Amino acid sequence: MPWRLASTDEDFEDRFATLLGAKREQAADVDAAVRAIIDSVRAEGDAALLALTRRFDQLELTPATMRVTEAEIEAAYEATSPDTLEALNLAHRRIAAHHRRQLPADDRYTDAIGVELGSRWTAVESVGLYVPGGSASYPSSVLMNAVPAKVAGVERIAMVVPAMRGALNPLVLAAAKIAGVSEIYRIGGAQAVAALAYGTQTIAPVAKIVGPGNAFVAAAKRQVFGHVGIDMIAGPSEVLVIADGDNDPDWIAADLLAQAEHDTAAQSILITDDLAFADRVETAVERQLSTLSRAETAAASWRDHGAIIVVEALSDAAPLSDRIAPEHLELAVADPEALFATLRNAGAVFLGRHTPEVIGDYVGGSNHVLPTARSARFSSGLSVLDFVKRTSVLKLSAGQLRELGPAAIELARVEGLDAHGRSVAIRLNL
Ligand SMILES: NC(=O)c1ccc[n+]([C@@H]2O[C@H](COP(=O)([O-])OP(=O)(O)OC[C@H]3O[C@@H](n4cnc5c(N)ncnc54)[C@H](O)[C@@H]3O)[C@@H](O)[C@H]2O)c1
Ligand SMILES: N[C@H](CO)Cc1c[nH]c[nH+]1
Ligand SMILES: [Zn+2]
Repeated sequence: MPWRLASTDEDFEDRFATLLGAKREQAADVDAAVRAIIDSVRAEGDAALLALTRRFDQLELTPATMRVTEAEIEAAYEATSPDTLEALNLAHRRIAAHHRRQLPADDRYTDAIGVELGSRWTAVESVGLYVPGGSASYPSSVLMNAVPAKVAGVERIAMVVPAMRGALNPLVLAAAKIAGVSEIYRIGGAQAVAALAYGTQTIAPVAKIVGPGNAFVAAAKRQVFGHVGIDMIAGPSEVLVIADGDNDPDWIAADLLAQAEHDTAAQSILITDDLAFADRVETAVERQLSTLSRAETAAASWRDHGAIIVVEALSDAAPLSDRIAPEHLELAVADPEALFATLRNAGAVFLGRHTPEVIGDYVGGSNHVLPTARSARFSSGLSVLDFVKRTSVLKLSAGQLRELGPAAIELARVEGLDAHGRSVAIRLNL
């Protein structure tokens, strides 16, 4: 049974706060386990990476077999059916078109006293793409990670993807070929993140690691942050659907299950102003569950983390949604734009009854690597901006230095930084 809450309940605030604070990962202490994994990869490089891959992925590798060969990539691409290739290519085109619009422009201008100022954008030199592969495989995530990196002009793109018991979905490799990624390692989890961050004898370190993954991957990214850059925390999937009673309960149930089937730690929430509709959706979820190939995963997610919240009016849903800050937010209501205007925190919003979140997973064009675990309060989905950085530029003439210098000297004096003051004064013969 999912959580059932009604905003009119006396204990609503307490139960809503408990729902928000509930930990969704299973392992008792993911952070401690991940710390040990990262430490061992840092200390022992390839040897640790291979041992951890044997332990967690049941895969025996050597330094020579860790990297996927060109021939394997080629063979995977050749074996892909024309229909699948067409779908991947359509997704690729739409994702590329959308992400090209995100390229920021350099800026250079001269201010009122003639000082030249500006910003110049350059691509991050090397990035690591994490493509999940534990319990499902994600060719679509290859495109979502790689396309913005390519659009930004990243020179070296290294991709990691776990191959559980040696199985690597050929479509992941086909998608990599379409996206132009050829440095691929069949490793995953926290050990892959550590290898990308610190390097091993076989894998050169990268400057930034991006991509979604399970709780271990998310914790590893948090822990290596600072040594390398990361995009954001894109952990177990989430959806919040705000729906009025005029929806088909089966449609909404399907949307809730589309996230639940990702992971037992995924979370699907419905907020509605119609109690009878809420009951119909709950029944529809139970009915559809048994038809899914990943029924066990979806059922566990729905039972442990799913929630149905009944509010008095749809406008009451907005502040609750902002507190949840969901990865995905569907607005299946008569006037989605009006409701959207009142909302602040969500990784991605899907407007109207005909925009299921799943379109955004695959072919909408926007990115499906999105902030989870309430981090949409302060971060955004993956974009071209994650693969570039900005350098500010200043250029002064002697006259402008004379004009601005004395104030800089004064500020250096009050900060007690003599060398700072001298660096300016010496040029002004002071
Ligand atoms: N937020 C997003 O943008 C987004 C996009 C796609 C997928 N996802 C999420 O990505 C996740 C994919 O998870 P997954 O598990 O299928 O693949 P994964 O690749 O993230 O994780 C698999 C790895 O986890 C490690 N692992 C598993 N159990 C472990 C343990 N007990 N101790 C240490 N390491 C362990 C293994 O090393 C394995 O290689 C799901 O939660 C899904 O919801 C999120
Ligand atoms: N819904 C996932 C993001 O949370 C992305 C995905 C990939 N494939 C299917 N779905
Ligand atoms: Zn999905």
